[in-house]
Amino acid sequence: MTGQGTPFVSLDDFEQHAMRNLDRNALDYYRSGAQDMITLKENQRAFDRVFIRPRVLRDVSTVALSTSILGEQIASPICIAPTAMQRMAHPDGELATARAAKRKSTCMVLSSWSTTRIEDIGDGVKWLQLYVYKDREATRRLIERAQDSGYTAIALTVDTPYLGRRLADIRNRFRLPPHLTMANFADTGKAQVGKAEATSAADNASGLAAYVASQIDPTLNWSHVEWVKSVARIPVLVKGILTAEDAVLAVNAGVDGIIVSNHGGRQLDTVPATIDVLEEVCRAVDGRVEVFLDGGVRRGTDVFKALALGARAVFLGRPVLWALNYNGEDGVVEMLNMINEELRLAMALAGCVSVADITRNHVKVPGQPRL
Ligand SMILES: Cc1cc2nc3c(=O)[nH]c(=O)nc-3n(C[C@H](O)[C@H](O)[C@H](O)COP(=O)(O)O)c2cc1C
Ligand SMILES: CC(C)CC(=O)C(=O)O
Repeated sequence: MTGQGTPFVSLDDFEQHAMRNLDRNALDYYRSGAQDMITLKENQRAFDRVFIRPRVLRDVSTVALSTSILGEQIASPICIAPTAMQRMAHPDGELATARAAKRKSTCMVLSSWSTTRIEDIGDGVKWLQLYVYKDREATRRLIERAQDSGYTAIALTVDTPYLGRRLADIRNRFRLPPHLTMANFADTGKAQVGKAEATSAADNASGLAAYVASQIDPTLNWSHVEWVKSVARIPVLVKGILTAEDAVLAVNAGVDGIIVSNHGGRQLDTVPATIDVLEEVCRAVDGRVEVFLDGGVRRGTDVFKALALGARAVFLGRPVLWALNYNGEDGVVEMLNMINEELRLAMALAGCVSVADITRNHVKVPGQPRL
């Protein structure tokens, strides 16, 4: 746990290490948000505007982080979000992430656009993130492969009918390095990023945007949610909900869970921070399905705030990539240990001995004059 002899003391240290270590094509792809990156910055800043209301004198000698998601037990409410192409960060890529998730008894969501095949991920609590391809049969096969390989839920991403404009990727003409492929499509001609030509006004010079425009179905609508539900024998969540209106439609469509997400600020810039819309979504859902959050979670206190505002668990995106780049599987374990211990301390100092103890009254949000 040293960076040039200095101990890592926060998740930011993993990022600083990656900034020095990763090549520009990968680093810019991983860290960028869309356009002016206002949402990207806001995701973290918004956590700083939420304050914790601690309770004292509660005997916090033992604090338990364990919880369940969609009925499955996990050791902590800190899970791993889907991020594409992890082998650019470390040769072991998604395999290392999955092994780390298993060691920590938490959930990993595998991206459809992983550089490791669905079938090659070992056991553990694992969900598959799904993009709906124009090729409906290719999409159906992904769902079936996940079910056959022990994945216990499908997280359908609903905020990416087109790729957001990520300026650095356009400047760099982002390409997946030639020794890597979108492993789940190795036999379909859909495995290389950077070869497709731009095909519509939404395209740009990033190889990824061209890939999305050529493969992903931009007609994506609520009937696709119903279609995915009709194919899947495992729970289906929607990832990318930011409003009460869409949360109600999602519940009415029969989803099993909602992930409040703005895709880490990478899709539509200037949408609000996820922590700022979480409560609105939870109120609309009113306990009918579990609600999760990702975006800007970097501290145990951030996790605490998200749980207080209604999230069942949170997901980490970029911190996993930085930790993977730092030291593969062990790096991801080290990063997860760090944020889990931060959460444990935050809970103790706020007077909570279990995640069920964390309530709405433990936080004060901007514009909330009194309780
Ligand atoms: C490099 C990168 C790749 C991503 N790839 C996917 C993906 O394939 N599918 C998806 O639904 N979300 C993807 N996301 C979004 C994440 O799942 C998640 O919403 C976001 O990273 C959370 O924000 P954070 O990075 O601030 O933790 C990606 C994010 C990053 C940074
Ligand atoms: C291949 C990409 C569309 C994956 C993604 O979701 C992202 O880069 O944000």
